[in-house]
Amino acid sequence: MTLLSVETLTVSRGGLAVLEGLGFSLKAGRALVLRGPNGIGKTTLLRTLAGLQPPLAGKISMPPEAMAYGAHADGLKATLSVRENLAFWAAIYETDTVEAALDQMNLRALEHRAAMSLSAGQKRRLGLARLLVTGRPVWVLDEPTVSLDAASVALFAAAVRAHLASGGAALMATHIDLGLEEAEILDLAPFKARPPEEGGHRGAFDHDFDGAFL
Ligand SMILES: Nc1ncnc2c1ncn2[C@@H]1O[C@H](COP(=O)(O)OP(=O)(O)OP(=O)(O)O)[C@@H](O)[C@H]1O
Repeated sequence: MTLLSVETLTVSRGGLAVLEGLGFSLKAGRALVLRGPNGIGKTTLLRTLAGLQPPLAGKISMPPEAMAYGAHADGLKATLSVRENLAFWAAIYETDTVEAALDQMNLRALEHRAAMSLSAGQKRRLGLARLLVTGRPVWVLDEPTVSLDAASVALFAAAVRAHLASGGAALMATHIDLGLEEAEILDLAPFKARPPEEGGHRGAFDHDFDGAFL
């Protein structure tokens, strides 16, 4: 079953097209890793898929309420504990997977600590644990392993693998190899947009709201 499909998509940032003519699809059980140098447009593409900015052209198809988006920011509730943060999201998404998420991202020992007191890597683990409580099938993740040590990267890779095995899918921008043999790579270089002086598109100005999580 196809969970996400993208046809002839053009995305823009700051009023300029950055990627054009993109097409790909993501089936249940599959992971797709976006590759490309800094500035090619990985974040712009993910923000567009998450609905934070409109595409310049093309079509995005996805079942309703299928996506969980993890941005650069962890978007935690600073004064709530680790457990309370997860319970908050579980209430929003009407799931009951807080205990499993605490275990999967190795957060048990930290469950009563306020989010603001966590280290950067611990905050990121909590940010990723939120994905697990959404119960949503399509994970769209921007540099999910930033700040994680090797053991935590392995935990995250295991969580992705379990998500795929249970019928989910994942689209990720990451510069590191997660060791997911089932992941495909999408090289964005061929889709780099031409500059306006060479006939490339101009888009509307977009503001810089970076919703941490949807
Ligand atoms: N708020 C903004 N206003 C104008 N231009 C922007 C803005 N944010 C990003 N850009 C530009 O849009 C282009 C695409 O940026 P984007 O963040 O999508 O790249 P990226 O592939 O995610 O890069 P990285 O690997 O460094 O995270 C870059 O040329 C960048 O300079």
